Amino acid sequence: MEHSDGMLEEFKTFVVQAAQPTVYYIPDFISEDEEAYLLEQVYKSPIPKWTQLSGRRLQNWGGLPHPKGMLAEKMPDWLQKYCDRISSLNAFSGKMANHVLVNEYKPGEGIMPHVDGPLYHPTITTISMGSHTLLDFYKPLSSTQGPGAPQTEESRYQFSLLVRPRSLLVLQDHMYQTLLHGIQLCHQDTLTDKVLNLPSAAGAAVVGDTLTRGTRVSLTIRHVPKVIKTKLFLGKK
Ligand SMILES: O=C(O)CCC(=O)C(=O)O
Ligand SMILES: [Fe+2]
Repeated sequence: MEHSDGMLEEFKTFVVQAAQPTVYYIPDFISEDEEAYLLEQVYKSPIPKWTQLSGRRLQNWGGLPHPKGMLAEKMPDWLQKYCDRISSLNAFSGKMANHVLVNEYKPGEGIMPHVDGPLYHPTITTISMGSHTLLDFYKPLSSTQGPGAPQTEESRYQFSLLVRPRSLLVLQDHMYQTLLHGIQLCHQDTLTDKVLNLPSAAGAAVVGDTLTRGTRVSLTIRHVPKVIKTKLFLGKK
């Protein structure tokens, strides 16, 4: 497997060693003031900017990724600042983040296990706001061993990461390419020994504790390699 260039040396201390390569979990990456300001900007966006999906709603910024290339749209300043900050950590092997997905999850909402796929440089960076969540990781279907082996979500489940508000999570390599990630549609999360970034994320919480979810807003900041500047080159679909 091809390994990414890697984050700046000083971030090596944030690697979650118990997980598969590579996870960085950085608590308090943004301040409470930054969190409040970002949430204000998210909720100031015009209603049509939101797309309602089952289990969450989202805003797409920077353009719509497409196999033929993303028609780039100007990133607003309040998001550009974080694209720049995260790119400067060398999260995208020297490339610049140019795409942000804002996801909003009310308590009880979530996202089905999935991989982010080939339209992105294989690094996911996520700033969380408002509430914690538990991000769960699963083996892909095809790698389940043996004939007649169970293919249930439960049997494919590997481990979880506790993601606190104001943290930055970076997923690369095997964590991006192979494992699926998802968020259960539930109101509460019970910490188990499968939550691999304790105690760095847990604060005073310990295994066995139950955390109640509030509304979480996440910024998923990525680099889309294939960009086109004008519609002229799009051709027929
Ligand atoms: O909200 C998150 O942290 C995950 C979002 C996600 O997986 C996605 O938008 O592809
Ligand atoms: Fe994803």
